[in-house]
Amino acid sequence: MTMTARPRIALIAHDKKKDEMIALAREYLGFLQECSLCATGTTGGRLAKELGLAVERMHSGPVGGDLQIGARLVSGGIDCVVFLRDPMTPQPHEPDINALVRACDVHDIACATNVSTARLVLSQLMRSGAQA
Ligand SMILES: O=C(CO)COP(=O)(O)O
Repeated sequence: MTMTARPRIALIAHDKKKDEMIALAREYLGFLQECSLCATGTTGGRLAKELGLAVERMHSGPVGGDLQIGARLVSGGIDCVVFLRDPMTPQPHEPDINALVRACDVHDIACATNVSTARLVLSQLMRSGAQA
């Protein structure tokens, strides 16, 4: 994982995963306050409203938010993605979701798609920052 002084993290959650995203962000609040955050529209709105996080909001996922984050990632502007996908509910923008996850693999960007992995990735980023 490439580390930057201020990690640039994208946060995305499908509707049934948004409560988990809020709980995860609350767990890492102190760290996330020091990061540069972007998010899809509704996810970002909740993170800002419920936790007071400064987060750049892209469009909502179904209207292109995943693609905006993917484009930024391809340009080198994102260090890590936390994408809590809902594996049980079909999404109208499945191709966009797959494109974002594929872009992470193409560009070797850490992409946590469940809470357990997200904890490992965020903890590692925190430790790296503390050592820098
Ligand atoms: O659909 C999403 C990701 O694919 C998430 O979008 P919202 O955060 O706008 O709900």
